[in-house]
Amino acid sequence: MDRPILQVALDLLELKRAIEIASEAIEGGADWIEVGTPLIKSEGMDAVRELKKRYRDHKIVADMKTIDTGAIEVEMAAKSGADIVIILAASDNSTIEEAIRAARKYGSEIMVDMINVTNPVERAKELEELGVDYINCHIGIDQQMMGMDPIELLKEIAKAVSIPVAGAGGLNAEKSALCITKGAKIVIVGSNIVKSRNVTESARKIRKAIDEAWEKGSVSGVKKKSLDEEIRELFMKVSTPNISDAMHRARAMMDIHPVNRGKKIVGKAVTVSTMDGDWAKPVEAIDVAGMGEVIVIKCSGDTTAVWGELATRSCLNKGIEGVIIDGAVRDVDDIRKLGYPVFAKREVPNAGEPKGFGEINVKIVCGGIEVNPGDWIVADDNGVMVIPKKRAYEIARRSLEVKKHEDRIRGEIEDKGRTLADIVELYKWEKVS
Ligand SMILES: O=C([C@H](O)CO)[C@H](O)[C@H](O)COP(=O)(O)O
Repeated sequence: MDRPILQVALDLLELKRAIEIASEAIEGGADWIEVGTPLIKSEGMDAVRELKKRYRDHKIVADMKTIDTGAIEVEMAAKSGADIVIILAASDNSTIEEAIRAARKYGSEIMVDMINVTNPVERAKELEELGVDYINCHIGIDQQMMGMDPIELLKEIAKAVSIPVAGAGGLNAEKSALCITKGAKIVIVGSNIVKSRNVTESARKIRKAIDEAWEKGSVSGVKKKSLDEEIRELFMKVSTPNISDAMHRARAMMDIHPVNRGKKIVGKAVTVSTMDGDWAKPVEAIDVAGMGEVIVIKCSGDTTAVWGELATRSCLNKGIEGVIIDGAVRDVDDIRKLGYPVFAKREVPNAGEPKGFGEINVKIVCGGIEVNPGDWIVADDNGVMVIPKKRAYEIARRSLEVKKHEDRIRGEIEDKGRTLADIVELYKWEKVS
């Protein structure tokens, strides 16, 4: 191989779109076209045939993810035009051997996908002995959402075998380049190309990054971020509707509205429980909260304000990200002038008194949703989402996938004049009853 291979994974459901996206990716420098598993499950071997017919100068890779009946599935894909068939490394050796025999018979090659294999380095060596052609160090999409990436595994496997190794699993330009420096000859990219608004540009960017890494043997300027920084950055890129979709519509607060429209906040919760009109604990929480955190207040009622202008000014001094109140707020005209993000249930003129009932940093139910200290809060004009701290990274990643998917569809509506129902083949995917 005289330059690294960029394999674009068409993980889509609709063949018509896959064909278009393949052309755009090729224009950006993609070498091999992978008929992704979702596309194979949705359209069958026709997807392999159609893509082969159109892109004869490019290798067509069928991601069959075969786990049994190696010969039958490889024969099926090879006869439909697949140059390379992907089977699972976790298969029994008898399946691998049958797959290799069928591939040899029909002039195809075998790539094995290492997803979820225990002892992957040992298994990779064994698979090389059995005669597979490529090893794919793959971290699956659900695993990526939990923070895994293929780079370290790839480095170990590339050292252990001499057949070409591919890296796959959430690769962007930076991670693709890293894969090359760790010994990958092939990078497999799905989402970061096929869900992109400008497929050609995204493919071109990855092409450039891997070619440079290949020539130089190193990648410069990769900065490691803390987990919280990464989570915040991810949530800043998405909307509360994206997060709601990623969470299967759960955990949106009810009846809490922005006092200032057009403000988005992202931060970890400092929780407050108080009585209707008792503003002692809400105001004390300003001294407890740190920069970038969100004060989340549950009041026992909403007739008397627990928050106003002076508390808001104090938050501004401390760099507190915003305030959510399941209760009443006042001085909304001043809060609007200050441009500070406050979300509340009700606006009233009368304040209560600082009696000091309630607690700071305890479990509360705010806007109908349980909030624990340290849970992530994202709020914008659509509403307020609560993301449990244990799932914050996963949900942030899944929300970004939702956004990417929508960006691509938005592009097809705006640039190609299509309708949503046409793009996603809505009628075909209605639930059969
Ligand atoms: O194999 C894949 C996955 O299991 C879905 O079928 C993807 O093609 C592979 O992970 C590459 O896609 P991204 O991770 O989105 O880059």
